[in-house]
Amino acid sequence: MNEQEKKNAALKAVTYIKEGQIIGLGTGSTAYFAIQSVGEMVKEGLTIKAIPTSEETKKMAAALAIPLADINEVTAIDITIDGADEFDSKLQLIKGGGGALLREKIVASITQQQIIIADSSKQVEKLGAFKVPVEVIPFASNAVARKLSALNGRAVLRNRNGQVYLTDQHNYILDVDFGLIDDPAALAKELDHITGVVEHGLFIDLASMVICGKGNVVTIYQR
Ligand SMILES: O=C(CO)[C@H](O)[C@H](O)COP(=O)(O)O
Repeated sequence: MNEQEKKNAALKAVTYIKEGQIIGLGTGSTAYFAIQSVGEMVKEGLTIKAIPTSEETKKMAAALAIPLADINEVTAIDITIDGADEFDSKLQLIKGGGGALLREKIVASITQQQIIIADSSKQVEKLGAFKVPVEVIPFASNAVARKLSALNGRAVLRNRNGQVYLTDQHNYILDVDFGLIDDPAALAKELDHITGVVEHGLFIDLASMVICGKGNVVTIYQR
């Protein structure tokens, strides 16, 4: 992973923001650079309202004095800038490495222009080298793991510092190895139908654009 590539992608993404818009703020080390930059733009007089995708991002936005909006009080979000763990040529994504996939997907689902920012390590031919994060209700975690195994997915319960990792919604995450995925859209549909799965990290038809840093260049992929 390359910090300068992430920063270059983030700095390009923020140029799409316009005065008065509602902006979704992603989570993770690439989104960090975009949030930082939005903070500077606000300081210089830009008037926007932001909807953070995690508690971590909310704290960062508050520290930068970025005005926040309540997602329940907006009908749509103009632009969201978020990272990804992998993206392919159809702009299908794996997200959730940072554990924020549920709020990220909710925000993406009501966003008009979803801009994904990435360094070049995130670009893949086939999704799946990165394990697919699946957020589950704790009560259902073993039952869901068995269902995933029937789909040839090897699920490992996410831990952090020796404790079971808890999401912002106090759910668990199963990191699931499906191998390289031939048809991410079909797999996403299967995951959508498992009882006990709250959400999963396959983002299909949600990204409008991926801005990818590679060396000193940024490349824009659009649908
Ligand atoms: O989905 C995410 C968090 O839930 C992140 O966007 C994803 O994990 C990429 O993170 P980073 O920019 O730190 O590589």
